[in-house]
Amino acid sequence: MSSGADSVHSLLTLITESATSALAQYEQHGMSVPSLDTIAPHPLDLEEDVLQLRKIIRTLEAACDQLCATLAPPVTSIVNRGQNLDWVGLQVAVQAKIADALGTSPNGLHVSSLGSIVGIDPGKLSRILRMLASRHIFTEVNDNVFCNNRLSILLLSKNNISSLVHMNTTLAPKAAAAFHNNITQPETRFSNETTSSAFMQSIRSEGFKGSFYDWLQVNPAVQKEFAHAMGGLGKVMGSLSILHHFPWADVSTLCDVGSGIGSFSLPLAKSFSATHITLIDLPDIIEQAKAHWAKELSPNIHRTVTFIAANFFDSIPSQNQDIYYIRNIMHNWPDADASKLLCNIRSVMGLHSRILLHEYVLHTLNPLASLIKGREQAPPPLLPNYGSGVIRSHYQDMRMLLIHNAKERTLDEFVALGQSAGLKFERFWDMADTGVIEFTKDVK
Ligand SMILES: C[S@@+](CC[C@H](N)C(=O)[O-])C[C@H]1O[C@@H](n2cnc3c(N)ncnc32)[C@H](O)[C@@H]1O
Repeated sequence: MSSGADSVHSLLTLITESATSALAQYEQHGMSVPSLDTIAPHPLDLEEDVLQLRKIIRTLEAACDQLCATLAPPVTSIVNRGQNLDWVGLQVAVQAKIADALGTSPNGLHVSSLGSIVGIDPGKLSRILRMLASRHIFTEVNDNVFCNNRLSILLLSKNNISSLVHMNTTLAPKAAAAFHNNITQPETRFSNETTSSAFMQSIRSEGFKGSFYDWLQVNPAVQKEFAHAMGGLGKVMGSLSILHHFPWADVSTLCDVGSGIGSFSLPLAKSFSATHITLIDLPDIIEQAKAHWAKELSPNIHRTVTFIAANFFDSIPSQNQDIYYIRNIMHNWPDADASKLLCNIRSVMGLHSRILLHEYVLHTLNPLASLIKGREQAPPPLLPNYGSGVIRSHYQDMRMLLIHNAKERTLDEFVALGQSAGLKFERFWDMADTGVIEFTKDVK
């Protein structure tokens, strides 16, 4: 085993190498990396294919966090993790539309003016913003004067990232209060029912029974924001990178199962105009999808898109497609439901059809685990799963447990799930933050 000092030197090398490679990525896209005080996006921020940068940042985030955990007094590291209240400040920032109120002025606003616009006491507002600014969200340009910066500008209410932040800072914290009770009480601790999640338990006093998606249907405002947030989640996961790595030009027909408003299939439609696309989702969402496509897709792109309102647990009314694409769906459902959905798809697949599951894919920390074909191995001394470089996937796994009683899965778990539905694993695509798992129909 190497000493702590050896690890520190190896981590410093990884940090220098990955930071230098990240700088080069920005420069290759037309200009140097912007300072944190800049609000105009860099061209790389708007790129769909961010795979190379994501792989570099996976190493950088892992190495920086491991370096601090190695060198800082353990008491400060553990308390930093236990007392993190970034989410509280972000919840206020989004709900009060602070980024909108600050706008683009580099001079910023004093909290007394800002407080009267957003309806918050200036003294309290100043402390909230100073905590966030200490994490590089907003800049304090003068005492009690704040302006937007490279991170806070993403909280503008028109940006779907702000909807995602709002969902993440409201739903999971509500469930968190009921979590320990949920995983220890006899009625719920062994339950795999999505209706028994900590979130559903937390709202039972409101008299509601059902799943999270049933609850959304009776809360149309949240449902609408949730659909908007899914576009933000796609950006966070960098999942449009797959548009540049999978051979889409060979795909004539694609069914986006549980499409949402089409945060994946609309960009696909813009790049591959010959592909016929079918969207399947619940009725309200399909209506939102129709409106979204009408607004976003230029009328001179002549194509046929089919919108189908259906419950994917009843049937998949779209046969023989080249690709059944399923993004961020499996993680919402416990194994029995996820397997049923895959069985429904299998029953309409042709022999040439493929399923692409696009999700976060978890990895254990076992250093002896066999290398998965298609997955890059973390360089030592990083944790075998890239540690903090993949922490978003573990946070999302916890959110799935809290809200849906469901989970993100390892590749082995996905392969087993596919086999339970009569599918054959073909390939794993390592997309840095996410992975794509390709299946065909097993006809053995
Ligand atoms: C987490 S969102 C993912 C949306 C989209 N695939 C994306 O990546 O942006 C899950 C989607 O599954 C849909 N959904 C949930 N239950 C469904 C059901 N029983 N039948 C069809 N769609 C369903 C929801 O309405 C929602 O749009």
